[in-house]
Amino acid sequence: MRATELARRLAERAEDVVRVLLPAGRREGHEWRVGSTAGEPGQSLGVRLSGEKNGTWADFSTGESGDLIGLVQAVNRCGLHDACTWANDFLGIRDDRPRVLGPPKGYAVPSRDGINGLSAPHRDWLVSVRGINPGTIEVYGVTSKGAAIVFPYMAPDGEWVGAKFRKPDKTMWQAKDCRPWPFGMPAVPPGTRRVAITEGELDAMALHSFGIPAISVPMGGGDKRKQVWVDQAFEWFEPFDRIDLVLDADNEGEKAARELAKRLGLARCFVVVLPHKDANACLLAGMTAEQVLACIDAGGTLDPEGLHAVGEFSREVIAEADRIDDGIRLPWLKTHNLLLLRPGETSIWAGINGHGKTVVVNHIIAHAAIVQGVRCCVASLEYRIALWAFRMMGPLAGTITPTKQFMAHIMERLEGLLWVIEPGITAKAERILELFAYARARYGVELFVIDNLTKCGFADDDYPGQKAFVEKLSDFARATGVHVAVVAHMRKGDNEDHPAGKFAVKGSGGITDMADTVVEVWRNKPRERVLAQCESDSSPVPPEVAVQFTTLLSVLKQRANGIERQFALWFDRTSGQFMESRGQHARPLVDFSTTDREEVSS
Ligand SMILES: Nc1ncnc2c1ncn2[C@@H]1O[C@H](COP(=O)(O)OP(=O)(O)OP(=O)(O)O)[C@@H](O)[C@H]1O
Repeated sequence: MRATELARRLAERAEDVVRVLLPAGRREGHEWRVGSTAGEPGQSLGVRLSGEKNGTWADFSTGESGDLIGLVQAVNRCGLHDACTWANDFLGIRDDRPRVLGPPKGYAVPSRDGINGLSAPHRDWLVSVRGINPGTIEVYGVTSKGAAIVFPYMAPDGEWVGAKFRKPDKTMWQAKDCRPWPFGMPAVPPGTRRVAITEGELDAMALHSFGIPAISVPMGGGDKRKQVWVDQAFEWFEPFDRIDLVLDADNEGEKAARELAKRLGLARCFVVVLPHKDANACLLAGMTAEQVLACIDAGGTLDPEGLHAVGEFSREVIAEADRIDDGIRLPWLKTHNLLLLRPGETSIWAGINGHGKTVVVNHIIAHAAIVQGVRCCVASLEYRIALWAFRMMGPLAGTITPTKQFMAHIMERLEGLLWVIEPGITAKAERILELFAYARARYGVELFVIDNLTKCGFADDDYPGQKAFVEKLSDFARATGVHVAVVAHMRKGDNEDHPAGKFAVKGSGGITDMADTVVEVWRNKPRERVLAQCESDSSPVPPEVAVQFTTLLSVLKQRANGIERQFALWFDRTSGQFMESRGQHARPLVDFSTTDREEVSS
């Protein structure tokens, strides 16, 4: 766990921490008072035990201050890593990650034979040609072996783990069979919680010359195997809050940044872009430490796909102000602008068995395709394709008995407007999604209809399966900007004499939550009963019943505009169309002139 996170956890138990760490102190109000980090009784050092600044401390005589991990470091006189280990033990946090304890077997320790300090020409090359600060050279322990400069790869305590050799002409080699390890650990001060990683030893030393703690990867840029060394040194990286990836601005540098961030934790890695090729080039170009630090502070995060800062959508958000609520219209004028089949959305068309869901939806499809030119794709799973298409003739022709010529003409008109799918017997739901995706990509279909949900290969009571499918359909609609309309069944309840409501949609909890719009199709059965009775006893139909609608569309949910209205319709058996007012006559949606008749019959 990172140091700052651990400090936060310690702060939750600040009083317990100071009682263990500084037992000679005592509580005074909201603070723990003690003489100094040496732990003697006194007043100079105060640790906040409650409130917003809980866990922070300051020693007024030395000016030191910080959080509880810093206090552990100061009191125990230890580095960050040991302070974090202390905190983990104190908090009882177990770390299950397998550790590499001590130098793992099988790695060689680099030989120091023939290494006798840094030669004058090498020092001169590093300082004069590469601009490295002489103090930095000491910290990194750079030395010479014959004609080669030696960059020792050390553990924090200065122990050699590996070594790289370089002649000023850029010939390079590494000590054989050593443990993969980064360069420059001793250059990182024990208290720091931030470190930079560069792509070469001289770049790490260049950053250090600017006063920025830096280490270098051992095997250059690139991904995968080039960065496996992180596993060896992971423990050392653990407490750092922030890791600045100051890599080369090329393909290999980018690959390395992604790989390192993945291995070290995306959330704490920042990718730095420098104005010159690398850190050493910045040093040689005369940049100031402030300028370089500003570049490093401006490093970008490697956010995982799918996470966005809302500001990225600024233009789209403002454009929403001009967006007109639009979508595919239903055949009835009174519904226009109140109930739409919007792109990117899913609607559920629910009703009790036999209440006219299919005929309503067929009329909607016919109108969308022919009147609005919307490309539609239908999974009509209750009928053979030919029978379903034959039933579509009614609303399209305005009569359920069109001539064969008229039918042939309609079929021609539907070319490029209507597709049907036959999903087969097994894995129907998956197949439907595949075929929909293809129809969208290949033919630009805008309206997809499933009639009905229970025929998509689910068991009657497999509501979780149905819900998951509706969720996939919603994702598909949203991702592709199409509208998906799904016909679903409703529970009947005591009788069919009134609309059943949203909660009667089978599996409603999940399915209606997923959908943007839910419409109930209800057939006026009480009216039909009165008409049948009047017919059988030859009595006049009561006028108030005669004028009643035959079908009611109840909008039970509409996420986009919140409008939940009811629309009365009159079913016309002779066409399969629904009229929007009583006494209105069906009309063909497809025109069929005498000329058309001749063309079709010839
Ligand atoms: N308002 C109405 N008046 C008279 N007949 C109607 C009315 N609405 C639908 N019908 C007829 O009822 C029958 C059943 O309609 P439809 O198949 O569309 O119902 P459904 O709700 O889809 O049924 P299911 O749930 O069984 O699939 C059809 O013959 C249709 O013409």
